[in-house]
Amino acid sequence: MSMASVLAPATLSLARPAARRAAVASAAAAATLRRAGLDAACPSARSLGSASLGAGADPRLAIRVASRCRSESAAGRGARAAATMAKKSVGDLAAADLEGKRVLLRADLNVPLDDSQNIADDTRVRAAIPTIRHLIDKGARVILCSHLGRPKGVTPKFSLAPIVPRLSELLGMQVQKANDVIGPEVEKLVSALPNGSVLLLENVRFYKEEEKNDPEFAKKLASLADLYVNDAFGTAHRAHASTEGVTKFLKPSVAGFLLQKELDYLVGAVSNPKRPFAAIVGGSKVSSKIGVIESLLERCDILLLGGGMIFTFYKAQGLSVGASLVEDDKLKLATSLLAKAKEKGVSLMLPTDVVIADKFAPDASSQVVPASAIPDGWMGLDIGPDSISAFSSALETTQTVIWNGPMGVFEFDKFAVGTEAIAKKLAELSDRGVTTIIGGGDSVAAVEKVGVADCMNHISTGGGASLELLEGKELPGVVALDET
Ligand SMILES: Nc1ncnc2c1ncn2[C@@H]1O[C@H](COP(=O)(O)OP(=O)(O)OP(=O)(O)O)[C@@H](O)[C@H]1O
Ligand SMILES: O=C(O)[C@H](O)COP(=O)(O)O
Repeated sequence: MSMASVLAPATLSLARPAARRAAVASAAAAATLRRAGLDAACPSARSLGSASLGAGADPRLAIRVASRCRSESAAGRGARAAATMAKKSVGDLAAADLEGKRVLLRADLNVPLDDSQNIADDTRVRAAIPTIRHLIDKGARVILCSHLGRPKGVTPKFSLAPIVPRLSELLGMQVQKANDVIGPEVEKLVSALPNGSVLLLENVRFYKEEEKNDPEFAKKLASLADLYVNDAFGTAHRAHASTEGVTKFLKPSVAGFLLQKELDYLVGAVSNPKRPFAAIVGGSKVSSKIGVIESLLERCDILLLGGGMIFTFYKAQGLSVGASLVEDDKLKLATSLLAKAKEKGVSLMLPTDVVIADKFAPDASSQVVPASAIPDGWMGLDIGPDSISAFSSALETTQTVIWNGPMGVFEFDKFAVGTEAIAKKLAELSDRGVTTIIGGGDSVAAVEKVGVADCMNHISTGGGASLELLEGKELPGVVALDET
């Protein structure tokens, strides 16, 4: 345990207003766009990232999902999550099941667009390709469907039209686009769709019935197709018409390769890890990570905490945290999580030093101080060099590492050092055979910013979905699929 001294409790707290969050988010997007020199950072890239996943084939995943489920259930842990796992895959379908068949394929093409409607990060489009290509190669007629953003009714700026050029480029064929999701025009386009081609439907959320999981809407959508493939991992935690409702009207309803790979890693590798197994949890608030921390405490050997949440733990231990982000209503929770780690024999490490700033800004004045010496008015925005070194040494001992949430305000270069060091460490470990999993959200943006995304074994394409899986929750979009 890292914390030694106990000082008088502080009372200041720092909420992160929406505008500030928007500013850091756009800084992150800009940083992603600036990404350069990726491969140099990762000499022996494993090509196992979602972007480079071969059609259904992850050669190192010799153990099938179903068998993982059985061993997990036998161990008496994670039975609920395991129940979501033994799902039929598109790879299990014979050529005759697909040739000439109309396949409704739900993907998550919810990508960030810039002000000129250009794709700012095409990761999710690239991640959707293996399943689409497999279906094309088998002569299926692919009816591709996705949401984009959270539109209220038909909203042109949320059209899926900007996705078509990139999708066509990646597939090496022209993808057609419908201007609607259901209805006679779409039916006409589907009837004329040749074998081995793709029709992209308009944003499924242009219909309010989608998010309401309206059975009539689901039925109409399903009536376009003969069978259903769900590859939208990022939306699998939503029980919507296109992710859950349609499965009641289409048989078979199976998992796509991306969905399968996400489950393999986020449930399979986490519930049955090569040990020692370390979890790194960061991000802004402890309140949004309680479920994940509690769930990981049941499974991991080492838990490293960073990001804004550490100040709630410090304060719970009686330290002054200055103007750092603190959730005063979670102090007891922090104390109980520390106690739980002790009880479970998990080596929980908090940073011993922090980089503090005089304001929340990229050009703030900064200094490194021990975690026990944060002055009034200053806020911790990154982990310090001693912590980086201690965390790196702890990670040296591991065989499996999962990471969710940045170590600091990585959107500001000055406070990105801790996050970048952890990203580089994971890339190095990955190269040595350690299984490295990036559990979605901002940690993905962080490894992309550092240029080591391709080094990791798995980078999740789902933020909310991966968090829910790591919490041990069932995902409705997975539960609804056919069993193996
Ligand atoms: N010390 C800190 N003080 C304030 N904010 C911080 C601090 N450290 C990290 N953050 C912020 O936490 C945010 C990410 O937190 P979040 O909990 O959302 O992580 P995530 O789970 O990776 O992302 P997502 O919510 O997209 O899934 C980043 O924007 C980062 O700037
Ligand atoms: O970006 C995501 O997390 C998914 O596409 C789901 O989007 P939603 O949170 O709007 O349902």
